[in-house]
Amino acid sequence: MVKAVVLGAAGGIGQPLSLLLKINPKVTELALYDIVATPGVAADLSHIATPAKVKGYLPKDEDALKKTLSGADIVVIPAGVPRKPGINAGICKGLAEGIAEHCPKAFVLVISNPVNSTVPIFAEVLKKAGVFDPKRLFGVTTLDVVRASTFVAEILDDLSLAPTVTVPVVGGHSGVTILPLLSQSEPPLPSSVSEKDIEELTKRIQFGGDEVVKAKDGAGSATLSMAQAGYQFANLIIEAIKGKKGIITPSYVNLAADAAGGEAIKKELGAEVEYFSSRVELGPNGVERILPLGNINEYEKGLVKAALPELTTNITNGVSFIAAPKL
Ligand SMILES: NC(=O)c1ccc[n+]([C@@H]2O[C@H](COP(=O)([O-])OP(=O)(O)OC[C@H]3O[C@@H](n4cnc5c(N)ncnc54)[C@H](O)[C@@H]3O)[C@@H](O)[C@H]2O)c1
Ligand SMILES: O=C(O)C[C@H](O)C(=O)O
Repeated sequence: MVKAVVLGAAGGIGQPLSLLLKINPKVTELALYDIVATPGVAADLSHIATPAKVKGYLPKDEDALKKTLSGADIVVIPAGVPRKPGINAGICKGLAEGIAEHCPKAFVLVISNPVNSTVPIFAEVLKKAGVFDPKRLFGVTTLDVVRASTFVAEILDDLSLAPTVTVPVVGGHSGVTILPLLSQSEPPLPSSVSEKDIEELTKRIQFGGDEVVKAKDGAGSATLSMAQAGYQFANLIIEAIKGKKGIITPSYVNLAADAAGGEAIKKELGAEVEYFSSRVELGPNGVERILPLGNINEYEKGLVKAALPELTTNITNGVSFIAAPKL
């Protein structure tokens, strides 16, 4: 039995993400919450012949958040507005308060941007309520990982490799804080790929979001690829809850989730950051291990150095939004 919740379920990401969760036979209950349209989305999805019982809630329903969140195993949050950090901070605060009250043990997967700041916002609200478990809070950075796999496969001139190419993408989820460790690509990039090509590829992964925003020409940011990426990560969490071992994937977490692993990363970074996206091993209680960056080359060391000031500011903004609400 798995109860999955989508907060922001009527949006550009929320609808296809809810569809993918409805199709997953392990999901037995799917609760959809948004400020608009969830009854229609839920009615529509409920006709799909899969086990999940689907319900949609709106704030005008009595106890909507309570009904949505009670008993949730996993809560995925694509609520908010693309590229509006201040608005999203307030939205995330309210939703985090609901989670703290109604499902403090759930796995919380934050998609709402800016992830570097919204994850600390969730953590601070959960801390205030005395229910924060760093092993259960995740910033979803999977779209960066998915993009890296696809773009490397394009460079290898064989898109059929895209599902199996792995590139650890670490750091955060915005611009220069996104750190694709292309030296660790599997399969490795061929020696014909020049340093300039690697720099261009790195920039393309870091600013992949801009590519989509520009192509959509005013109609928002990545939604379909994000729904797939968000689902991919949610499904790994569901598999971990169900007891599958050895699942390793990058996610933006509070480094206290694994004290030893977190300290090791800080040592590699030479910085006291509280949050960082690194490869994490998942288990039935969430983060089991935070893995080190491992061997990185001089170019990647430079990327890490360039990322840290922005990442640190983003984290401070999130933390201080709860202390003094402005972002
Ligand atoms: N983590 C990532 O990699 C990634 C990728 C793409 C987009 N995003 C972010 O995801 C968020 C959603 O993007 P989108 O394209 O789906 O936007 P969207 O505007 O299409 O959908 C957002 C939905 O959130 C709903 N919403 C607003 N306030 C709410 C509240 N208080 N409670 C519940 N729902 C609420 C809206 O009604 C809307 O349906 C944005 O912040 C965007 O920047 C993150
Ligand atoms: O770039 C955005 O605004 C959306 C998202 O973070 C993305 O990476 O596509």
